[in-house]
Amino acid sequence: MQEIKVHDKLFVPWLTEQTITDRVKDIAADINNAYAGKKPLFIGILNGAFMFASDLLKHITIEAEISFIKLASYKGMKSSGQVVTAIGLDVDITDRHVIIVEDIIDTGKTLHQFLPQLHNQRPASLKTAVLLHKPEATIHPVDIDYCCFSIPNKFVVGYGLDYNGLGRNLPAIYQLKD
Ligand SMILES: O=P(O)(O)OC[C@H]1O[C@H](OP(=O)(O)OP(=O)(O)O)[C@H](O)[C@@H]1O
Ligand SMILES: Nc1nc2[nH]cnc2c(=O)[nH]1
Repeated sequence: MQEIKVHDKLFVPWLTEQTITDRVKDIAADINNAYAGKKPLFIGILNGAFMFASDLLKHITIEAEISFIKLASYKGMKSSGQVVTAIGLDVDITDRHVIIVEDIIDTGKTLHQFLPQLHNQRPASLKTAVLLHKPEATIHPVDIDYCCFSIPNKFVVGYGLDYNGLGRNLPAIYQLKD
């Protein structure tokens, strides 16, 4: 893999497509075991989680449903501090086993704000499946139940994650070059 340019910034390869695929399959197997007979409802957080949610669900072999919501707070490489619900939830989660599917937990602000709203709707259980976690950056605590990769506190693109709208279609993950 070679370094790439997105807008004005250079990014270096960080996680290959194969590495991601292998780990996503492992997480799917863990979920299949834990949720057998429970018909979980996956909720993907758009935009960033579209690719992770799609690949994860291909390896879910138990009965399951998926829906999406759209939350956004980032502008370029910085959190705006404001988490906006651009598209809300269209399913009743009361008494459902819910698994949130998120691409990245950075400061933790997005899920820290959003999870209590879901708890209020009294799901039977509420867990999180997260592709990337930046432990050094997380200042708002979030319980992560299924985590694919812990990564350093550097901006990343690819596999659903963008830099100012570009890079989401890359099948691998790249890290901002020093
Ligand atoms: O832990 P945090 O610091 O809150 O950051 C994580 C959030 O940032 C990204 O969303 P973004 O606002 O960039 O929207 P997007 O998913 O449409 O790219 C990502 O998809 C997470 O939802
Ligand atoms: N693309 C991208 N979006 C993010 N949102 C929060 N952290 C990140 C990151 O490192 N990269």
